[in-house]
Amino acid sequence: MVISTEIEQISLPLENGNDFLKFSPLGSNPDSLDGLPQSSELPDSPPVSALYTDVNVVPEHEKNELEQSISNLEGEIVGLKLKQRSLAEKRREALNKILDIKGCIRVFCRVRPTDRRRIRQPILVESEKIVVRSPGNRKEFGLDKVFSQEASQEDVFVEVEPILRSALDGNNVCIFAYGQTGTGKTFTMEGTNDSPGIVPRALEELFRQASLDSSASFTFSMSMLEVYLGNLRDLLAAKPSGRAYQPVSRCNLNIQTDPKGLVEIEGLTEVEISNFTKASWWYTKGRRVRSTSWTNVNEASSRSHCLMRITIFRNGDASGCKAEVSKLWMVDLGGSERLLKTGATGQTLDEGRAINLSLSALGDVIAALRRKRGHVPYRNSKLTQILKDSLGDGSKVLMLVHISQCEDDVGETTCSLTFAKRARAVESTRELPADLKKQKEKRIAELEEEIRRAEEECQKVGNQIRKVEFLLSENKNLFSTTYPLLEDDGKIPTSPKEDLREILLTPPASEKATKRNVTNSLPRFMNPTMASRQRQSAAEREINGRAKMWRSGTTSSVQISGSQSFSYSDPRFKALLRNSNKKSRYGGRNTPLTDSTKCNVLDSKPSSLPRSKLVTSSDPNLKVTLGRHRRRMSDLI
Ligand SMILES: Nc1ncnc2c1ncn2[C@@H]1O[C@H](COP(=O)(O)OP(=O)(O)OP(=O)(O)O)[C@@H](O)[C@H]1O
Repeated sequence: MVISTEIEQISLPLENGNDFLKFSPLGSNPDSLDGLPQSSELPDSPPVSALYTDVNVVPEHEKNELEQSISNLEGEIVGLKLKQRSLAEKRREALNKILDIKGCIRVFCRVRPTDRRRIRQPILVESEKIVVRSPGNRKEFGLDKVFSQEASQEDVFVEVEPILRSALDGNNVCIFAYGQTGTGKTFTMEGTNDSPGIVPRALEELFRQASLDSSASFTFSMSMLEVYLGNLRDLLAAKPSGRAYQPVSRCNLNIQTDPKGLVEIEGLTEVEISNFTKASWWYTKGRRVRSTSWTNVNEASSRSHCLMRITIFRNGDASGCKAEVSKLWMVDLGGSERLLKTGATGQTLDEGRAINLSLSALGDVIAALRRKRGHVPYRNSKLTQILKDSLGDGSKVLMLVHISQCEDDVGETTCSLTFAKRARAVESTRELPADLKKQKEKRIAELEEEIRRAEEECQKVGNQIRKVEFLLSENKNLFSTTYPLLEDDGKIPTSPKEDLREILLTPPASEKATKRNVTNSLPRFMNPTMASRQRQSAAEREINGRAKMWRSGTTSSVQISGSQSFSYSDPRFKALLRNSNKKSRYGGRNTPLTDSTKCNVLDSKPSSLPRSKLVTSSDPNLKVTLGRHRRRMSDLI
């Protein structure tokens, strides 16, 4: 004797609470309850497979093979991910070594183009050197890189790129533009629509590199502020009410340093940026609020230091990859200026003075770092307080000094380059003999090659992972469509009689009451006979045994497990859902009842196949129809 029991309909109520979405198995007759066993007819201990007549019984060894193949593929993925992580680590170490060899503070110089015809050439530009000539004077300044007036935004950005990678690798990075007013700091950092500068390019590059790095996942957030007249102004603060962005001036933010030395600005707006478009949107908003005004030297002179912070969260994962947070600062400093030359008066004069003061504080900090003194005067200005954890040990700094090539500006140019020289000298071993320099260059080339190879290998491993993941999902699908699901707890009932006995012994508490209510409301002649009652109770008990039902809060659930005829893997069950989708309307909208919206798959072991089907509804009136006996969930619990 074999037992075959099916849930023949699952119904979900529509919005009006009266109608139901019915899921009937294709080709089944809901009225037929023939073949259900009486409990007395149960065999002593038949094999489990004998419980179900309507499934193909697949040989055990094939199942084992498939299981083995799934577990092999899972193992392969773990191995490949470990390999990928070690390659990423190798690349990261090589990049760090390069940056260490090149120096943690790098100084580039960009010369602003000029249309003015020059009688004399006060400035001579070489690839790593600038010579400033004035009557009776000649000064040479060594730099890491010099961009002549012909250099494009792209040329500059190519040199900045490696330091961005270092920020993604978990280092604090600070890129700042320094120089005399009107020499092109804002042009280099912001750029124009046709010729975007470092900030927009860096934002794009960060998202691009993060998407390529399959060894880690990243999230980014952005803040923007300006140091204006010695105070901090939040550039992204918006009015709390309303949906449209309305900037508000939020000043006097406090700077806090935690015991680990990490700097935080209290109350500073931090927006999550999930993609480049969102990041650009916020950046444009922040830029618009920045303080600028007209001076003799620059029509739209920045009257503050504008600081943009990207916080990079490198998310940890279960395979042991640690979570890390790093900061990338991109700073457009206010221009150093000779107040007489700019013709500044009143407010503009005060702004110029404030800018000069904080720039000189920045110079002092850099000088102290150079001398490796115990005390570094970070507290002398808001600018240096904010950048404290991104200027000192372990962080990477890139200073872009901007100079003019006009004869009139030779004084300022010399000042700017002297500032750059001080910064550059923080790394004491700069001016090296030629052979040492060659050795360094050779080592850098080797490390660059190492990075290239690691990246290439990483890419290959990433592709391999994707292939194996695809194979794994195919195998899992095959498994779930070929084999029946087990009980949620993974236990195979050893004896169906035992299984059913438990159900017989513990009928749902409210079941009797419900039955009483139902029968009392029916005319006498419609009351079920003894025989039909027996059939009905066997069916209901069977369904209660195969499908667990419960209610938690306002959610009713039916979990169908262990019943092959309605297991998740059963193609008929899927067909049944598909079938119902065509005609279903749920919640008054044309929302089909799909696997993902209404049916969750309980997966007790993440690596194994789904074990049972769970149908939930926030409506306590979720009904399960068994044959012609529609049961209200709340009655069955
Ligand atoms: N490399 C360049 N190529 C083309 N135009 C440039 C370049 N550098 C600067 N400019 C132009 O020079 C003008 C002044 O530049 P910018 O405002 O960037 O100077 P700044 O150093 O930021 O000045 P401030 O310190 O007063 O804010 C702008 O019109 C800018 O477009």
